Amino acid sequence: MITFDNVSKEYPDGTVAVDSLNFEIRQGEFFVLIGPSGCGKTTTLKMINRLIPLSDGTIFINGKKISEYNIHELRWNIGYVLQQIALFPHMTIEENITVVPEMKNWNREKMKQRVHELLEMVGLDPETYAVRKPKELSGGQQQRVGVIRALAADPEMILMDEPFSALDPISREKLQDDLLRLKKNLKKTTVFVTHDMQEALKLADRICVMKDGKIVQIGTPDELTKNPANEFVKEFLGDKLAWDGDFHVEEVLQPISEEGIYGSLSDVPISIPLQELLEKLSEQEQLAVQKNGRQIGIVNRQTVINYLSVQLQKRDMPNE
Ligand SMILES: Nc1ncnc2c1ncn2[C@@H]1O[C@H](COP(=O)(O)OP(=O)(O)OP(=O)(O)O)[C@@H](O)[C@H]1O
Repeated sequence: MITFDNVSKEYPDGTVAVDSLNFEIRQGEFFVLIGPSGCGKTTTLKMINRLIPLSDGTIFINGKKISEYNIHELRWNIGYVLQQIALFPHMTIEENITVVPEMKNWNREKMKQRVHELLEMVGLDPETYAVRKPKELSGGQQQRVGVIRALAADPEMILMDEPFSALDPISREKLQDDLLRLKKNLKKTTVFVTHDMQEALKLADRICVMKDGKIVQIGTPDELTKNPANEFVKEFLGDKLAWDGDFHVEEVLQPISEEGIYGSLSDVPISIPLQELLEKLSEQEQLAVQKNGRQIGIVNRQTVINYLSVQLQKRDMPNE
């Protein structure tokens, strides 16, 4: 259990990143921190494993102040997954996964068995992948290794900071499914940061919505969608839910070409010059896709922007 007791963080330049946070993350719970950019999610997360010192208040883990834990003991007990996982390039996947178990002096046999079990859990064949180097894996596969590496030494809890946000939408969805499976099997206390409400609703036991360093609402996905605390939460939920309606933009749109975005929804072709699409989306949050005057889907601005940025990255880095 993680308890925030009146926790605040003011950075040296005077920015108050989080302000008087009081909440509890329960044992075995999958807890999602969500909110717009700059609302204090990452700061909140990094205070838990003491990567960022608190300015005020106290965080307790299982009733003991985090400042009273030995720092190594604390970090080993808390798996940590970042957006840009940094696997050691010169080590094999197996060596990467066993970095912490190695430090904890696990014996060879136990480590081998653990690597095998973890790779299988995320659908990577151990015979093939354990001996590979990171660069011989796709971005999505590397991210999977990042997740299981955080689990390798069987930590009591896991912190995840937008672990899938750099991935293309399809890999992202696969990893979310993996994580759902891991969640059911492991029942570990997990704190997961995202700004994607769809992801939060899919994964969370409870969601904590933040704004300007404060908590706006904490609740289960069901509680949030049925009883949003205010307009802010409603808005945050609203467009994401609407977008989930009929289709996913990534299923519809093909990678961009210079001229525009092309794709099809079932048998309905969509062909819209990129400039025109962006102009339309700069005026409105969502764009309805119509066929014969009937709305058949909605394209959400943020989703298109995320999608385009992934595609542009891929285009700029064809070998990545
Ligand atoms: N080292 C720092 N020094 C000063 N201000 C900082 C520092 N790190 C973060 N901040 C500020 O603190 C606030 C909260 O930042 P934080 O990174 O926790 O937000 P976030 O919700 O995780 O944002 P994002 O979704 O963009 O990652 C922001 O206003 C940010 O500019």
